[in-house]
Amino acid sequence: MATQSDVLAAIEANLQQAMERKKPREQTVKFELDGQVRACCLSKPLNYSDLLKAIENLFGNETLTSIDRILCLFSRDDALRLPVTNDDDLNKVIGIAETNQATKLNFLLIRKKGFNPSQTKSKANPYDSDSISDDGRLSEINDTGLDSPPPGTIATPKRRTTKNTTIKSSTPKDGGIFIPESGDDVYSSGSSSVVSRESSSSENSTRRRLPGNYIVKRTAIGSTVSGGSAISSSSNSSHTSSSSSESICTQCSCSGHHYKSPQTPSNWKLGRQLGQGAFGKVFLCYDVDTGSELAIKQIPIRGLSLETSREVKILECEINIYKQLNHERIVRYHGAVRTEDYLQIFMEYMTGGSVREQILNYGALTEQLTKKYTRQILEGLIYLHNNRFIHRDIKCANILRDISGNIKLADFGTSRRLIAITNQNQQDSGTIGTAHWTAPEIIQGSIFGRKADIWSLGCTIVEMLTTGPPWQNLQPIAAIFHIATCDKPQYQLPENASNSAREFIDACLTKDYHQRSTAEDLMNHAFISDLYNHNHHHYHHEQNCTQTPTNPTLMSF
Ligand SMILES: Nc1ncnc2c1ncn2[C@@H]1O[C@H](COP(=O)(O)OP(=O)(O)OP(=O)(O)O)[C@@H](O)[C@H]1O
Repeated sequence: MATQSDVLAAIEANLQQAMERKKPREQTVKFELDGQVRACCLSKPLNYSDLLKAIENLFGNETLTSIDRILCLFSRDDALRLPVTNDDDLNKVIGIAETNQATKLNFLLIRKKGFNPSQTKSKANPYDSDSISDDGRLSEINDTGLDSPPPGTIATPKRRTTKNTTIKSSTPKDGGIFIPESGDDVYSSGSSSVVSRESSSSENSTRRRLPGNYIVKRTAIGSTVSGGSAISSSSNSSHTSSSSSESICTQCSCSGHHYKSPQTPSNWKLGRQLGQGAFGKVFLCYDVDTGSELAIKQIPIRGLSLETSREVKILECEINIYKQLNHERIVRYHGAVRTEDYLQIFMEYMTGGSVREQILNYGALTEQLTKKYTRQILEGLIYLHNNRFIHRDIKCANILRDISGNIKLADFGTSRRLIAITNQNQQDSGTIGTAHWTAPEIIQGSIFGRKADIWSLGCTIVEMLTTGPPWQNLQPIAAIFHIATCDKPQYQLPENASNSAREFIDACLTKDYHQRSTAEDLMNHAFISDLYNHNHHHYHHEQNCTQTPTNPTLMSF
């Protein structure tokens, strides 16, 4: 007679078999190349050479010779993308997809620099845009006039190049840093729910409530900016222009007399280079009219595709809106201007450079300084979050210092659109440098909100105390895999790190975003409130005057 454990073992074996039978034998893969999206099903187990063969089958035999990179897109808003170069990379992205129960793998194919898509005749496929919905099912084609789609095509409404997109119809790609007014912490990145309640009542206009009670009316940005404006070209050494930014801004109804925001310089000289990031170079900029010094980020934009040019115009317009964000912990934008060669973003000049550079020059920060910076980052985040914005790129490279050692949040709101803009004509994708700071829910791709900034803050504190974020020894793709699959991120704090620092970091790096603290919660945490209560005088004093360091360290330069 069978014992109870035999019966249990038999049930378990049957279950196992049933599970195996239920597992799909095929993997849906979707590729995007030059705005064309095609998909197919490949047999499992998938390997890298299958992927390459599929690309040739879908786009034509010579396609591979013109491809520079294959990037796997992890989040639905495409903000997170990692290169796949071999079987190992592919296994990792498959692992992440399985963990997140994703039904398909999405790849973006980047052409080699200087490649002109009109040179190749890609395999004809009249169903490039719409045929399989996001859940993998076939869907109707509305605008091709064709009766039924062939297999191997996929719906990507958000990548359509031909339609003018208004802010309302845009996905978070157009406004992912904007939080719905409901105050919900999260929203689906795949829906159009990113617009505020106000905007959802109108097809063509979006009203944003901005700090200082200024209401900005945005009229259908997609069409507004495509209306164009006088684009001035500047030499690299000086520039005099009535410039496009103000005219675009006027068209957006976001400039003029309704609010106070800094003027975009119209008569300025380029100074020395301050640094270089993934998207372009940053220079000092002397405003001839006001005598003030600003920083200017120049992003190369020559030779972009139509869709990417549209992204540039929208970013230019957005920055002219962000000018209104005004807080002592936010690096102020002074506007943006397009020339034939560059998108130029004017910003407040921060004399101290980034905290990343500080760490590279002087090593890990002390816990006391980390506390001060953390508190100041939180002040900036509370301001942004209360105004329904998400920064989405918090890391030491985006924290800039002023002359007295206080910090401000920089690169607010630009990173994801810059990734889209620089995909084509830039060697390195910015997101690769952001992977280690990315929250697990962003990797899962269905949800993101204010709490994603809190996760990145936790990684940034680890970076300040140890010189690198969690999983710092791993390549970006492996780091993404571990963030998505492990319960706790891996890092080693200095032995003398306080318990309150450890608890604070744990509160930020809580995997379940429902359980993760908000910026306001963290402001009351002992790690921070300790600084406020015991060093209150010191904290404010520091902001206003220069102190002689009590423990000077001799540095060799
Ligand atoms: N407003 C500013 N004032 C002074 N220096 C700046 C300013 N903005 C940027 N920099 C300098 O330029 C460097 C490059 O900045 P940039 O924002 O292009 O890249 P990043 O933030 O370092 O990296 P990534 O491109 O990956 O975000 C910074 O490290 C800093 O030294």
